[in-house]
Amino acid sequence: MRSSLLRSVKTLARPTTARAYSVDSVPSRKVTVLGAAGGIGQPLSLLMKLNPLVSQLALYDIGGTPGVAADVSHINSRSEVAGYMGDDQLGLALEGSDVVIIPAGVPRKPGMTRDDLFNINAGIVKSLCTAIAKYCPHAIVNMISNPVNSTVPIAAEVFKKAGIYDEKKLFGVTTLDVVRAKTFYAGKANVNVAEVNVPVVGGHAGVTILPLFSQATPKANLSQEDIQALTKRTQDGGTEVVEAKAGKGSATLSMAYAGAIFADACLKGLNGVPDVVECSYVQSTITELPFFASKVRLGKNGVEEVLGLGPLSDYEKEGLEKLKPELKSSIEKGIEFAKKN
Ligand SMILES: NC(=O)c1ccc[n+]([C@@H]2O[C@H](COP(=O)([O-])OP(=O)(O)OC[C@H]3O[C@@H](n4cnc5c(N)ncnc54)[C@H](O)[C@@H]3O)[C@@H](O)[C@H]2O)c1
Ligand SMILES: O=C(O)C[C@H](O)C(=O)O
Repeated sequence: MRSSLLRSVKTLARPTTARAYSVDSVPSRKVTVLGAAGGIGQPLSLLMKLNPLVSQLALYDIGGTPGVAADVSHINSRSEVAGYMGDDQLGLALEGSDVVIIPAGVPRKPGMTRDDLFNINAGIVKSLCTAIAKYCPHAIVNMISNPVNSTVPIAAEVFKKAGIYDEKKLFGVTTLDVVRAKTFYAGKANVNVAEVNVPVVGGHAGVTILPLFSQATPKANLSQEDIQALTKRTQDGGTEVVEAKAGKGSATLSMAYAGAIFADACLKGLNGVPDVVECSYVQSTITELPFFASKVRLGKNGVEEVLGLGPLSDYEKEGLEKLKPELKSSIEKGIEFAKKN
């Protein structure tokens, strides 16, 4: 899937006309990015403009989108781009959308947890999801805004209240955890990173991020010490970037890459491509928690199948039990917020 995105990028990077591929065989798909002028939003908008599965790209933010849209629109790829700014244009940005990607909200600064963003981002996510329920109730939603462990349950509650909740269409984007786990594993195991697969389950914050290195391929004989160090680095990947950026935000470029991969997988699923599997934080029954990240098969209606955890090592079983209380309380916090507000 990553290689197909890279293939798409390479194809579109050639100085060709927009007719270099057959648009007739690819369905029309509208993608909306909410928070498109931000640190993630801008590179993500660029990557979605390069995706030949997109026919209409709507870029929405509270400010700055006319410039981003004008800039991105000059790229000679398939989609038509439009910028929308401010509350009164949100409906237009969303109408007819097949996939809505939400990287809107504030990022962390050093010393903060993702949960410290709750007070500001919960309200932003709630109001954007209220608009989604009104203007594109059947769209697939890719939630990037943190804390994902709580913002996805908030979105679910907003959609329930509006009477349009479809658990198959709501996704917390945890692809960056998978991207990191693959990179770190390849480095340690000295294998070709392009061939690496590592499922990451649980949630998207600290210990709730549980990479399953026992299932990583290609297999490598790593020591338990190496596995523990890789697990910790994956769990702390976001903090590593926050500290390196020293007050200037969190991961934006790697997140845009990860967000583009996940949106591409959703579009492929919608278009009927078989066997599209990605890890994502979704409504789930594979543990006792109502939301959980695991491998998910994507299809024409969004989630086609939530896949199980597979065999876990003792270390992973321990990690799974450890993450449950924190994930449970983040889910409850989100649900409570949405019910009260
Ligand atoms: N899921 C993940 O793996 C992951 C990874 C990285 C960052 N994030 C999260 O993504 C979010 C965005 O990060 P960023 O670095 O792009 O931040 P940023 O501050 O650079 O950009 C956020 C954008 O959201 C916009 N915005 C604010 N309120 C809005 C509203 N009501 N409607 C539309 N747009 C609105 C802002 O104007 C800004 O352009 C943060 O919450 C961050 O923690 C998640
Ligand atoms: O770490 C953050 O705050 C941003 C994001 O969740 C990440 O994993 O990079």
